Amino acid sequence: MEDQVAHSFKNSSKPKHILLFSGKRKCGKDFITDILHKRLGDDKSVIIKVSGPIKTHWSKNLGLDLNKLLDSSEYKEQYRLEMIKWSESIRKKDNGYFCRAAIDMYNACDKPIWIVSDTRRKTDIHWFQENYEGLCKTIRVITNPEIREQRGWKFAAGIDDAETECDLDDFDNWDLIIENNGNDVETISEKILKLIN
Ligand SMILES: Nc1ncnc2c1ncn2[C@@H]1O[C@H](COP(=O)(O)OP(=O)(O)OP(=O)(O)O)[C@@H](O)[C@H]1O
Repeated sequence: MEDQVAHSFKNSSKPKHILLFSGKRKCGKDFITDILHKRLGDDKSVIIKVSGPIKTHWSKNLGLDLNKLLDSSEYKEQYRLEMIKWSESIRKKDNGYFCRAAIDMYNACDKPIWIVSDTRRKTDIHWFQENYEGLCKTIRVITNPEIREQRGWKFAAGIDDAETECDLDDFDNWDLIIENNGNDVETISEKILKLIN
């Protein structure tokens, strides 16, 4: 897999803009990036999930339902901890591995706007910034814990206190911070679109 990913990545063209989203579990990253994607259209934009290749690996090896791992349902929660552990071991050897694999998996190379919906580490952000200099905007989605709970979040030790959830807590170079506490989604989209217009 590694060789194929490296090969197609090298020959790929660059997008015009890359929007790097991050935020805590159930803050609404998928919700917001789906709306943005619909608004921009399929021909102009693509959603890239860094977790996509990780979930593909798990669905193939354990016979799990890939679509249910990728959507907002409860299903993925049962496997999250194991997936984190496995992906950490790969990242330690190559911190751009899943970023490259995700670009490949979503056939992003022919789309001008990349919406990366789940950056979780400084290394994810740095990898995109280094490989696509000047093209990236970082967006942090912030939601009150009570509202995240209403949306299905329950604190889980080993997940919510792990690097995947906390590494970007002290990142202070966001291009945009948006609150998703039931705020007007139209206004949120407008703010994001201003970053690339
Ligand atoms: N502004 C909003 N208005 C209404 N519902 C919302 C809003 N934002 C998020 N939700 C709902 O909250 C739930 C969690 O949102 P979502 O799956 O987008 O979170 P996430 O940040 O992608 O979570 P995870 O990190 O667990 O993948 C979903 O059911 C989603 O539809």
